[in-house]
Amino acid sequence: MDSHGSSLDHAQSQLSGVEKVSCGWHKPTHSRSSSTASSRHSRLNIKDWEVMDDFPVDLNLTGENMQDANTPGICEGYLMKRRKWPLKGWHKRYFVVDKGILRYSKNQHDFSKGKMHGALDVSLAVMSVNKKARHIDLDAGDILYHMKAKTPDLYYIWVTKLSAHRMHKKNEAAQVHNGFLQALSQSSNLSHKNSPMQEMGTSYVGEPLPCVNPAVNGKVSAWLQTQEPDICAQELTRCQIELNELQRLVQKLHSLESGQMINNGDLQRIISMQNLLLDKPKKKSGKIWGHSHTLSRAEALGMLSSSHLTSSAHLGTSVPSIPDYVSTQATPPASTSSESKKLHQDICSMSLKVHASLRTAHEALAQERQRLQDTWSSRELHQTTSAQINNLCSLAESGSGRSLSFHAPSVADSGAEYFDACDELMCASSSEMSDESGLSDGSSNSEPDEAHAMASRKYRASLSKAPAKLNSIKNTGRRTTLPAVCPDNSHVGLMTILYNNIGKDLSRVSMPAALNEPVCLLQRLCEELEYSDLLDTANHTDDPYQRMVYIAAFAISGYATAQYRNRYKPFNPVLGETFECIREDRGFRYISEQVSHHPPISACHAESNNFNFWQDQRWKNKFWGKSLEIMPTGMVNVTLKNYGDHYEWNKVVTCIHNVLSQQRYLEHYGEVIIRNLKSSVCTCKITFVKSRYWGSDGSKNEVQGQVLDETDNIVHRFGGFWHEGIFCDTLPNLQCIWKPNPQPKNYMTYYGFSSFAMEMNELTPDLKPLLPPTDTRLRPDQRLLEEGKIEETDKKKDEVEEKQRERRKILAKRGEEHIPRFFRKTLDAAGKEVWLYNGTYWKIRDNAGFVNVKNLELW
Ligand SMILES: CC(C)CCC[C@@H](C)[C@H]1CC[C@H]2[C@@H]3CC=C4C[C@@H](O)CC[C@]4(C)[C@H]3CC[C@]12C
Repeated sequence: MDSHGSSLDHAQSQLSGVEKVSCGWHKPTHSRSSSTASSRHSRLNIKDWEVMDDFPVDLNLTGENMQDANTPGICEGYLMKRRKWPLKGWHKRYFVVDKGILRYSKNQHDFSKGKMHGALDVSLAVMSVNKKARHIDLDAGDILYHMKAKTPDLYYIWVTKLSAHRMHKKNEAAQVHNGFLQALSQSSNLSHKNSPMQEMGTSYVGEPLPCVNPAVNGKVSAWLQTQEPDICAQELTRCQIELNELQRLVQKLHSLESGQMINNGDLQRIISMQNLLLDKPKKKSGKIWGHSHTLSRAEALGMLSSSHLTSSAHLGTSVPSIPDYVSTQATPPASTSSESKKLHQDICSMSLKVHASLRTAHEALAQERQRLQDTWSSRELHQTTSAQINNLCSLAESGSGRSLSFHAPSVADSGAEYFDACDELMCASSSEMSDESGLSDGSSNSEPDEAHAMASRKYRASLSKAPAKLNSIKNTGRRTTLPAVCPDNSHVGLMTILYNNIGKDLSRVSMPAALNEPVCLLQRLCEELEYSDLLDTANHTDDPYQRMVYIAAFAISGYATAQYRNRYKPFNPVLGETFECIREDRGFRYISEQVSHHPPISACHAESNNFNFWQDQRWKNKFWGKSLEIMPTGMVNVTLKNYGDHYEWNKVVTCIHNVLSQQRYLEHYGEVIIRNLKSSVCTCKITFVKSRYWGSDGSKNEVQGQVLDETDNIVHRFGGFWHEGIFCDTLPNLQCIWKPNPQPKNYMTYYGFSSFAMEMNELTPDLKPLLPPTDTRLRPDQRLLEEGKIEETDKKKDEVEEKQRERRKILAKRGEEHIPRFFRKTLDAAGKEVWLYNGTYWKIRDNAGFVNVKNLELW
């Protein structure tokens, strides 16, 4: 992962801190990497940033003395918070950190009413601070907060408090882990001294693992390190947010003094929720409200959305069919202030119990999951079942009333952002840096945009009915699978690599081949042409607006493959490496070349009777501690032969969430603007919608777009999902514009490749003599990986990389610069540096052939 290596250096700096014993904060061994910091804090000095070290975990704390061990107090007050992407600037928000959870509201009043804008578990976040600018950043993977204190004193207080909460919560988590490991060790008589965690020199739990069966121990420790802190704790955070909602509703209930109208359905829901939430009946002495059922119900009432509660009629009369005891218990008495006070107290104490039981449930689930993890031996089972489990989870969540407080993320989310944005505007002047980050900060208080939600449901339903294109099933005469299945790299874990390379510049650390897939970035860019038929269609569509719809669908289709491709990374091409792809069946030929090494730039060009396609891509990376954002800077270009159109568009941000763990997933977000440089008749705007919560919603990967005329009127509207397809409901006949091809059989055992990707690196005997020796297909390490020879790949990869370094040294000695062979650097109309195909590749190939010309020797 050369290109991302420097970013990962940042993670290393936190990790190195695990070994240190400290209770304050100090400069990490390595400061924030320049690639990260320079782009992220463009106007702030990188050197002023510090990554807060992870705190040592003291395992001598037992359950009891844990309580005594200075549970940090609540800290609350106003801080400036950077506004959510895409808005710029800062606004004042009221923050409270309590028991390791940082929550915020618009103001203190909202907070006291339980009206939360967001919450984050500080123990799971990477915390970076800038004393000079009084900035505090918390990155929890999915959620990212940028905060700023008004005064140095406030800054000091917050940093200290947040740190204390982080440490305390981590201690708590470590205790659970430790207890679990101890339980495991007790159940095993086998002794094993060198557990993987010990070998790493540091262990998450701070002391050597107990003696356990080595296989189990290895799996457990790897899992505890890489997975549990992410997902389970995210779940816990969600529970916490739900409890906020509960609290808010409880308060509302409380304020409803004497009368409420609750209908039959509500009561049933209350009862079933009571069953779901409280496994054991709670003992409670009591008068009218002291009955255990009543208390449970009171708690469950809090889970109802406010729309279920009105203050008009009396319950008793509206629910004649409900069993008497329920009815009587639920009928609010004429309230006296002491009674309502009592009710309030009961509700509060019950809320605490709900919290405790959810917490216990979570711990039990975590352990259960561990057992499952151990028994999962088949990779395929693992992969396919994860998706199913996600679905089940979302069903279970909605069944248990979660949906009451969590709206399915959709464009409604942007509504949340505007909600957040329209008050207390403090942007412009106070804006110190632009918020380029597309990361959501997890607010959940927006009302769903029902119209939008309906539209996306409609798109999805229409898409599911649309048949897949036939050409995907057509026999191309090419291979349909790879020679060997992909290696299991779940054990590799970037964490381990980071541990083993503390102190080194990670961009120079060669990553194990098991992390690679047998295609390189030049081939990965070619994969963007999988749905080139959309360009063919565009070239035969007279209406310019409709034409634009097809171009837009093509721009979106290039992202589809990402759905299954987050476990492996493509090879980084060496400087001068090339890749050609001739597809008679699709009517195009493609050539690409690695034209620069620092920064890495891949240029490509494809031509057909219908279109030309070219782009040069380079990326900026931002590493946020848990997630890595890839920001492509080059433009994509397409010209259509029949109409002389020249379309140009930008690419969106791709974010690898949870990059260090097996819970990694990709998300694309941002806006794409497609312009036709030859005509201003229409433009197109596509929004890749950010998802708010991982795995629990149906609107993940959502895309929406509009084709606009010269005066910005919407001519066409389309939407869908970048992994499922695009539907346009403004074309003469409602139409599915594009749908991804079905994945080949057993694709998960073949790197998640599509059929098109499987074909990418195929080397047939008749093709071999026609290729230049620089073609990726001839790259030996990649070939070895494709054949499943992982150890040999590692060795060969080192050799290829070493050879590249030597070539560079020789050039530097001679004072020469590498000159790309098939692309030339030039400036576009906007004065930006671009790489254009120089026409020589196909000339040589079609005439003299590469055997008759001088070629670079790359490996
Ligand atoms: C540690 C490893 C195994 C994590 C996996 C990293 C993978 C998911 C990363 C590494 C390089 C990344 C690619 C780099 C560049 C681009 C071009 C951009 O226009 C679209 C996204 C795309 C195609 C990225 C997709 C995600 C990617 C393939």
